[in-house]
Amino acid sequence: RLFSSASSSTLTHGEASSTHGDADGVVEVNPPRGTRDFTPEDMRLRTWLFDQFREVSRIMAFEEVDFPVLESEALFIRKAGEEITQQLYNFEDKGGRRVVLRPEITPSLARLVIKQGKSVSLPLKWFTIGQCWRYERMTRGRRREHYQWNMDIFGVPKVRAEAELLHAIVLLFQRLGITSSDVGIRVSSRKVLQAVLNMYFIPEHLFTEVCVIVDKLGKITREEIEKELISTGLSSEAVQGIINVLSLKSLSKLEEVLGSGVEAVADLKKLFSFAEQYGYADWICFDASVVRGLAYYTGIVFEAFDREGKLRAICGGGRYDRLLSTFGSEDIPACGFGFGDAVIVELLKEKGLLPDLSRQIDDIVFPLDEELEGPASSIASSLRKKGRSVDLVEDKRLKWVFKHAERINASRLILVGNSEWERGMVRVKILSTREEFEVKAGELE
Ligand SMILES: Nc1ccc(Br)nc1
Repeated sequence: RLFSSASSSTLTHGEASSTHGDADGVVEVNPPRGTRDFTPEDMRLRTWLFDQFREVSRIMAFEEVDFPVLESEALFIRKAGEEITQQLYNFEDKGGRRVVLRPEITPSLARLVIKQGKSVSLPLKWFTIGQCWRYERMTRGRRREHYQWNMDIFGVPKVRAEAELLHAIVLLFQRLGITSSDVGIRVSSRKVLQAVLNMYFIPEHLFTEVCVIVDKLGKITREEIEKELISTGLSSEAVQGIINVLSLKSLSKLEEVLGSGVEAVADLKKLFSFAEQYGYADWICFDASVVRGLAYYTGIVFEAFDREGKLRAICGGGRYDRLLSTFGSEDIPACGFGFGDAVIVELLKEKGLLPDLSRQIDDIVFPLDEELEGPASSIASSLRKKGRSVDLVEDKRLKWVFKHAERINASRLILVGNSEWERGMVRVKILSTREEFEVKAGELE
């Protein structure tokens, strides 16, 4: 054990031991600031949640991919002032390379699609579950890492792709027991904002910056938003126009303001009619204030929220048709979403939907005498070869073993005792029925 000897060593105070303990003898046992350990109980919940992510991905016919958590910093340098790029967990490695612990997954996906080039046939439907990082001043005490399930479709230019992604999200919520009265998904399109900027003849290069600012709607005051928009050079008339359109919650009103035949309205109408066909229309609603905070979105954007309004966005995503060209490659139409592992667990707790995930072991094998440890091992070995989970217990009193069997929900207790073993037998106790009988050791199933 790393630090027990340090605390029990005979060091004079202040003299660090040969192990990793410090002057007080014990190494810092907490993980780095903003990060988490996962105890076995934590891990059972995380594994259960990730299994739901994987099962939905399988049902949606997505293929799993993975990437290094460490990426080149260049993949994430963007000029639009997004929070995510201002909190890069970046550093220089021993080779002098600028690297980051990735803050998101999408740029890695884009990198791999570019790398695969012509060897992949479109459309691509890929998913991954990966840890993402940010370096935030701990003043806000927020976490610096989380796990994110990402689903992305490359090569489908039409809103059918977004409809597929929304279906995946709805399927996930349904698997967790969450209903459309618990959660909604706000849907809009960045083309709404594009159309408004065009109405005020605002130059194209301001589009991304304006998106990042208006994404703060609901997070900072309207006055602050107006101030930031003015500071980009927008007229106060344009600022009012933007804020008025973004407060719209009805597609028909949007059509009145933007005029019919606007691409944004056509896309959204199509998406909502798809939603009817999929049967998840009651989960989604149009809300022009949704722009999402990532610079590279170009079309439909969406985010899931708890209808009680207590939590941050549960997941979010959108279309990003021009990300690949920012990496110097030919563009491929793409859309995707990220679904974090934190808010969803808060929601499940709120709704009393956390599953009961206690341990379950098939067999406990316990030698009643020390000289029977050998036979007990061979019994454990043959049961494990048959795929049974076996906890081989030794150096314990029988009373402890029964308690332990309850704690780990063992199905059977297999006792190896002298009198039985002499006759080639072992004693089996079925813990649910208290039934007890002898079995030939070689015939144990
Ligand atoms: N992008 C990002 C990374 C890590 C956490 Br925690 N939240 C957001």
